[in-house]
Amino acid sequence: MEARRVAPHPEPPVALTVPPPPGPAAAAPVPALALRGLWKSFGPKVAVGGIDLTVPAGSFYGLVGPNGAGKTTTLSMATGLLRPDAGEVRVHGVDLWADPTAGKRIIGVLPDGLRLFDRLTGLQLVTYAGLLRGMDRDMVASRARELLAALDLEASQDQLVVDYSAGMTKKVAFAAAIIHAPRLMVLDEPFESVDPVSASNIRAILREYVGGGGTVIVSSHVMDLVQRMCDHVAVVADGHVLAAGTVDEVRGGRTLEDTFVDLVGGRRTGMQGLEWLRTC
Ligand SMILES: Nc1ncnc2c1ncn2[C@@H]1O[C@H](COP(=O)(O)OP(=O)(O)OP(=O)(O)O)[C@@H](O)[C@H]1O
Repeated sequence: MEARRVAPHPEPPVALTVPPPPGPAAAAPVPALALRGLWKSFGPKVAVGGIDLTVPAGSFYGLVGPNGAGKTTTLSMATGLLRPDAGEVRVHGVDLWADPTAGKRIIGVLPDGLRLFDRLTGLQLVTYAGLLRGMDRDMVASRARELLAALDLEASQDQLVVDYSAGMTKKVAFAAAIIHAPRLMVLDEPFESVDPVSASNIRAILREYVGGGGTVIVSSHVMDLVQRMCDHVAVVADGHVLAAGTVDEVRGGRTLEDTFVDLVGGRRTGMQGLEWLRTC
């Protein structure tokens, strides 16, 4: 298990030292995603302080951490949405920030804080996403239809996305992210606002996608869901990886939630300091 506590660095390293690749005899499989020394500051705030993470190809990888841990910042840098101050992102071996076009071609991303072309209808948005990926028009039409049906959006496919509920918006964004059958799906809080039946349908799609050779990285605050759904997990806090490995390795025989609380801390007892809330 790759489990460790990392002392925060005051500033990013000047030059990233990447270990030399192993020789042909020791050639390891190329991971779906490899983050090395990833760093991002916003003014004086170090949001991500030198994250290293290896996501094996074919894994269902959970990323968990408390509010403000740096999950969204990490995933944004890992998917080409936010330029790192330092560090390297490799997607199936492609250096994402050296060749963003090649890297992004392999990725499907459901970002946090969705900014969609919401004056399009659901069908238009998913179609647009497919055409933008250079797909054949007939294939886009059939996949868009199938995805919207699978996500229970068929009846509202001609409605403007701006008029969708939060959960419907999440689902249509998911469809737009997956239509080109990427090798790596990166989903930031995909189940937030999504009803239980649709969430279960999305999980079933993702399980089959992983079964068919795809890789999923998903951030979530729902430990029970991550424990059941993912085979790997990384716990991040304060811009650092505290523990990473298979879910069984990280939780070590306990629930993931108990392990998470032990690693991250911060649990308070009841109304401690808020006794004024007692009404009788
Ligand atoms: N654009 C920004 N400008 C300034 N600070 C930022 C910006 N984006 C993120 N941060 C800060 O970086 C830190 C990490 O934020 P991030 O959104 O990555 O956390 P998170 O783990 O995704 O949190 P949550 O679980 O609450 O969504 C936070 O302290 C946040 O305030």
